[in-house]
Amino acid sequence: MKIFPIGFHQLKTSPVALHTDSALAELRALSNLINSSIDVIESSLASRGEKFPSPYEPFSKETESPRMAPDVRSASSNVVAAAAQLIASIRPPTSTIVITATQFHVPSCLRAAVEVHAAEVLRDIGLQGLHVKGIAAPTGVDSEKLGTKMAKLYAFSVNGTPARILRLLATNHIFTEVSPDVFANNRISSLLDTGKPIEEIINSPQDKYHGTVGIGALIEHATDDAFKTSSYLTDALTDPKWTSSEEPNQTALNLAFKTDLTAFEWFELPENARRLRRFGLAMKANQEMTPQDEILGGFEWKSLPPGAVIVDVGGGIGSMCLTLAKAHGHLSFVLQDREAIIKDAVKKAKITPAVFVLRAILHDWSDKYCIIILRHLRAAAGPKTQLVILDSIVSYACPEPSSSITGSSFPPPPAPLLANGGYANSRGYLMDMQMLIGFNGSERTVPQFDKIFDEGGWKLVKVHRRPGTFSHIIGVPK
Ligand SMILES: C[S@@+](CC[C@H](N)C(=O)[O-])C[C@H]1O[C@@H](n2cnc3c(N)ncnc32)[C@H](O)[C@@H]1O
Repeated sequence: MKIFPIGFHQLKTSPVALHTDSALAELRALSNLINSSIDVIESSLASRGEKFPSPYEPFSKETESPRMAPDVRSASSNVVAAAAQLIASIRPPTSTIVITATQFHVPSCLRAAVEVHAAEVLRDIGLQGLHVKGIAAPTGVDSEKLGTKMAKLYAFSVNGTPARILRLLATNHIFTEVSPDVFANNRISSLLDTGKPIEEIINSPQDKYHGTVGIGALIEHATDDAFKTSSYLTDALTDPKWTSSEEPNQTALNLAFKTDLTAFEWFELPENARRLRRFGLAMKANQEMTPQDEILGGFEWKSLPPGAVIVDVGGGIGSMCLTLAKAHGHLSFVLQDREAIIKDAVKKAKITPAVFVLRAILHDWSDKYCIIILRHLRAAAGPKTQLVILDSIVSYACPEPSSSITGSSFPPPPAPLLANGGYANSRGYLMDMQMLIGFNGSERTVPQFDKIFDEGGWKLVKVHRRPGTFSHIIGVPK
């Protein structure tokens, strides 16, 4: 067996061993891992008398709960990582590279489906589906008026383009094409459904996501603002003036939208009012889609005394505070957002916080600005104030150097999966790109957090890692 060590000149850990003459054995190992993980899922569900959620039924929290059991979640992650690795190994590389390069059409079609409200139109249709003409012209409304309204709304309806858009999505398992040109919602597409009547959406499209969990808002934000921005990633990277910039207004977003403003300033322009609202709701959706134990676990909130003040820095529309308040009624909360100098905001309120919590904040900023933020918080902190950061912790895709920080290491996934859990944990890396393109921000490794904490006047004492989602990074004053 030939084993090629790679990158040994850079690594302090053991290099990845690349087994070049046992490709079939690796395929078999991946396939076995899928089978054994499904066995785990089956017996876990059987022990509780539960059913695995059907991919063809609309999403609901109740029917989704069997998938949320910790052993089912972990086995599911192994299946996802193994299946993606299996595809990468078994598919001709020419197909993989070309499909990857043109895969951007999928988010593009997703945005089109959301903006023509396809999931809402299909809501009550059921598994028999609706012809694409019907998707473009919902039943139950005067057809002439509908035709007029819908001709505007469904800009693609004339030549049947929605079918092509929906077909690409169906091929990616979002919607189902049940017979030629006839589509139905499936579990994934049903997530796009706001639950609102189609007429209400058409009459006030600006309110489409108001009062919803915000998943559609998140998808629109990602497939509109972020998608357009992402196409300028390389342009910003290769600009000699900007390539090493840590400034929040020298990013792909600045090139994409031809602005000198930072993303947050740009969102606040009057012409971006809908985008700003959508962004707030998108953050709410992040909260809704994250299992509660991932938000509430990782820090001993219940150990804080009654009345202890939690300052939610950059708390947005308050989703994190609300979740904490519901679970820990003994705590008090201060929501802070868009106060450039947090130190002054806290001083004005004469508060010594028990905890500063920052969820999805530090990742918006380069190290330079994180250190400024952390120093301001340190100046406003009392000697016992704790710092709780919720952000992704990213790992190398190979074995990591060991670290002395409590909680920083996690058990390796089963062989032959990548050391970081592979595709199952890809969300953190996608978020990292989102932060880079919009803010010159970053998701960070544990040593990177350690460095900015240290320079910001805090000591990183503990992390609670959750690969692929929010981890807790906890500090105390230095
Ligand atoms: C990614 S969002 C996260 C919102 C919230 N923490 C959550 O998890 O839902 C970032 C937030 O930082 C806020 N922000 C940006 N600049 C700020 C500043 N200078 N001071 C306070 N908040 C700021 C934005 O308005 C936005 O609400």
